[in-house]
Amino acid sequence: MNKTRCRAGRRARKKRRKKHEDFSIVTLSHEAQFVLLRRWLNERGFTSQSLIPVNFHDTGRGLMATQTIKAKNSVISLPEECLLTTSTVLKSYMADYIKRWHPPISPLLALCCFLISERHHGEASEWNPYIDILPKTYTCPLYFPDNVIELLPRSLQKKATQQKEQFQELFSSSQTFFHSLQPLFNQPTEELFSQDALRWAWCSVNTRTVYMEHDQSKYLSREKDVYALAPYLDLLNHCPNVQVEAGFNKETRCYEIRSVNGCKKFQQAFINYGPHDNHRLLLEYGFVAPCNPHSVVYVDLETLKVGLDEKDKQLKEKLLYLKDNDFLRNLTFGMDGPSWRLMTALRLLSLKPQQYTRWKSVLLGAAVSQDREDWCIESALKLCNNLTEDNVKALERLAQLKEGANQSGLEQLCVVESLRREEQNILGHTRGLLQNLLRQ
Ligand SMILES: C[S@@+](CC[C@H](N)C(=O)[O-])C[C@H]1O[C@@H](n2cnc3c(N)ncnc32)[C@H](O)[C@@H]1O
Repeated sequence: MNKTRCRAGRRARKKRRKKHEDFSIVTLSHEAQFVLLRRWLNERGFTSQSLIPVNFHDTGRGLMATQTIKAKNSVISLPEECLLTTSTVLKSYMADYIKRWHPPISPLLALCCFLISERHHGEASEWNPYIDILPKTYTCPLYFPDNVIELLPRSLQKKATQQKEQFQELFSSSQTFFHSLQPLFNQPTEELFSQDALRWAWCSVNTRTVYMEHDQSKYLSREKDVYALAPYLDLLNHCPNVQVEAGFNKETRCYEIRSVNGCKKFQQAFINYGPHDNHRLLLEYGFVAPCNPHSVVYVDLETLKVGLDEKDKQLKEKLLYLKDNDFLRNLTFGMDGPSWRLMTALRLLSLKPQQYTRWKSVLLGAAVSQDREDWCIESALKLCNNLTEDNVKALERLAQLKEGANQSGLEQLCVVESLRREEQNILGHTRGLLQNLLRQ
């Protein structure tokens, strides 16, 4: 045997092995759940093998391209028969109960009830191969206990608490409808449609549905009906830097996703859930995207007050003026420093009593004197340092909690930890920029 060729072959094999190890991926297609899902999809006209399920070391379960997807080409095309929408629910055994109910339930609740019921039916359910691959639990704040909610940045804490309250309200107000479904089940509906079950179904719908408009059904409430659960397609993870075109094609009767930039063979095929910052990704989807270009650190009112001059007799009035002009919301730090809104709010807060007449022009973008501008940069630096300290404390507490946590607790803590680390990164950049400005 030719020795050079043999060595070259060994080198190539080693390189190939190394490449595989670097990816640290675990394919899942051979697992019983996925074999059954593929069979189920095949029966409904989806036969493509160009994406396979894989466990990726960084994003968890997702889909890998088995062949290069060229720019503008199809990533996936899922036939209508595979989609689970409110039309599916309104054609099911649950339809009569929904149609009879007044006031009509929302499209979201209809989908949740159907998912809970189908999960309860287990192998007897037509949708079992799909329901079987759905996560058993989620890392969305709806699942977080209070001590984990408290470790979120303040502005996100507020949104997460509101979301929990809205969910609680949905659960309470749905009790009588759940009870009306009793004839369909042997088990009491109180046990079946528990708070845990609704939370699982709600998160399944919220984290996995694709946007698809439907004709409004007269049997459902007026809330927009834009959800479609899309088995297999919903294994695609999000990447903020990827662009796709997605939608239901009325001619092919398929839900189609096209890649704008393409995807290389053996790489994870990503889609884009929208231009969301990390707060939104965590709130709605239970994860954080590293180096997310849309991410910012929010300055809430409590933090803003830290950077202000308490001796300023006009402080209350200034804050009220900012509030009335919608300038106390969306004040942020990004990778490129403080936002225009934050600096504008600070400029107004920097004004001296005799500069009262300039309030309006400053909010419209007028410049202030160099000494006021320096005051603003120093205040921004104070805010940045305060937020950094808050992050350090949260990260220390997270490390303590992680020690005694169980698996699902650990997953929640890790998501919050990655959010806090991403924020530290942004604040570090901002601090550098502000310090440079002060040195000039
Ligand atoms: C539509 S599903 C995608 C498939 C999902 N990973 C699975 O195993 O079923 C959306 C969920 O995937 C996860 N996810 C999506 N993109 C991610 C990413 N870039 N990094 C980590 N998790 C991600 C989040 O848990 C999100 O709620």
